[in-house]
Amino acid sequence: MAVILPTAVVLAYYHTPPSWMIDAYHAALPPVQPKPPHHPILGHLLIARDFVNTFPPDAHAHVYADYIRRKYNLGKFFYLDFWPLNDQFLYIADPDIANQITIGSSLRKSPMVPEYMNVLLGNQNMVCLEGAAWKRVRSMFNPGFAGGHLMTLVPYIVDAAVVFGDVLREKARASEVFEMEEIATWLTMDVIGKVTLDVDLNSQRSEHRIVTTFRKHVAMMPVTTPADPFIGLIAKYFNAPWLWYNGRKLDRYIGEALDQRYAKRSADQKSRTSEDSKKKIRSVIDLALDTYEQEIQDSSKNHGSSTGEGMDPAFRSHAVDQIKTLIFAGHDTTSSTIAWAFYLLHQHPDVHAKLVEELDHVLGPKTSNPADKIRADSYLINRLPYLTAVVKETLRLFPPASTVRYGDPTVTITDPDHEPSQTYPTANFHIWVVAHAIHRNETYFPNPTAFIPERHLDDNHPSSTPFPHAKQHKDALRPFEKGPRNCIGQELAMIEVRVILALTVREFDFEAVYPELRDPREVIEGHRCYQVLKGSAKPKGGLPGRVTVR
Ligand code: HEM
Repeated sequence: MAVILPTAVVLAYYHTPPSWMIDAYHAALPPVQPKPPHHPILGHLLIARDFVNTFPPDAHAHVYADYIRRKYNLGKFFYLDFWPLNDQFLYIADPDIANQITIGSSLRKSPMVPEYMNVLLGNQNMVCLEGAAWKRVRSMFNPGFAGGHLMTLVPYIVDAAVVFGDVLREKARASEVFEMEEIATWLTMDVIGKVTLDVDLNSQRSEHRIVTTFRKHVAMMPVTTPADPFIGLIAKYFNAPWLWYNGRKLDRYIGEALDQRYAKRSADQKSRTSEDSKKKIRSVIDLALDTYEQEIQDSSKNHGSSTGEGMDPAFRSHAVDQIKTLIFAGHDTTSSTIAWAFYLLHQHPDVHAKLVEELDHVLGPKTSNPADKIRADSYLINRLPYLTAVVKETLRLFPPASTVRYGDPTVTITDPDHEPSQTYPTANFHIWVVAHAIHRNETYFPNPTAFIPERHLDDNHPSSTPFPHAKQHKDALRPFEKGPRNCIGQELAMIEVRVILALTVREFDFEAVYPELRDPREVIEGHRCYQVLKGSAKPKGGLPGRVTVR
């Protein structure tokens, strides 16, 4: 590749390619519009060069979409062609068009998604399954993420948040620079371990083998961006044997935790009265196991076979992949959101002050044990609209994830605002519904790069939106995506982030501390903590900084 690319560049600049070559190229690539200026041979590779000059090499590729859209005045969606280094893409920057892909048709995931996720989470992970196999697993896990059930788990989140407060207090006392993202990761690991498996990982205070092995696995995953395609390729082949070995270890540890949970459940079921079972807080895996056991009972009734003892090995390996998926999806994204919220609150003391005022009003003074109040009444967390707006605005500016689908010859997109109506193809394109770009679409979010939580408040809130004339769209904010493949854990994430912030932001102030700036590209939209791809979109350098007690 290192030879092919420069040769192609030289040929393209200094020679007119033979017409048969141009014809063959155009036959392979449909002449789609809208798109930025396209070179007859190099397609959009010259634009990739522009990314390299503009952004740091480790920037998450979703930052390119908004940049291209603005630079070439492209509107709601556009095509990009990275042949021969990568495939062709359709980028979406508008909620109406996005809905056609994820709600109207709910196209299958792009092959790029399983290529990455299957190595990380196993071949049966919920994110990548399709059709009936996905439906079965989603309905098995849905009860664990239902709103009413999640409210019963709030005391677990409060426990983890209290330990997080202790950790922050120690960091403040030591006045040391630490990575906010890292300590938020241990926190969200503790929450997800308890919520999904009913296991005390206690990773904020000590090492746990599941957590250490998991983090190692994420760190070894190869990462490729258009600005830096080769590093990822090298890592892919070099790390493969270590990933395989680490993956087997991880499966063993999670499998053992699952077996313990299954054995404990069976013992409890024998000794428990129905009154006990009503009182017990149940983890997500407990509810999934209920569905599994019901399926086994139904099938044994139908086929007259015995239910047997222990878990069916096929189900067990399937369940291990789902637990890995929930641990991964459930901690990585949430920890970044907590870290960015602290960062943004420090940058905006006026917002911080309003938030403190709301918390004082609803939870009482910070010295009045708000943790116990939330434990006693989980629904208090729903009475904090300004806090909810702060979290939404954090997710708007720094969305940790988005979806990439694959086009289909039977599916086209249309722009509802365009007269006469015109259709655009999706076949053979990876379709990236870029939450980051949709969240910067000024039609719905005027002054899009500014942190303004008020834009998410409804009209009867005292500090209602400063943009009353902006177009409203219920799906313009989509950090969790929309449609049947939306995030199963979105309510958990929103509850978790709000509980943690409610219990800490009144006591602590976090200021980012980055080393001296050497490369001007390393500031995106004014932020040193720009997003890099590490499993999901994470703050650069783990968001280093110092915490002080307010
Ligand atoms: C701030 C936190 C979170 C964000 C921004 C987020 C975002 C997303 C997004 C954008 C998707 C769609 C991915 C795709 O189509 O490829 C997704 C899917 C998913 N998320 Fe989340 N997520 C968060 C927290 C969680 C939590 C707490 C859990 C579980 C404990 C979770 C579990 C999942 C699962 C299992 C899927 C796949 C669902 C399916 O395909 O049916 N997420 N998430």
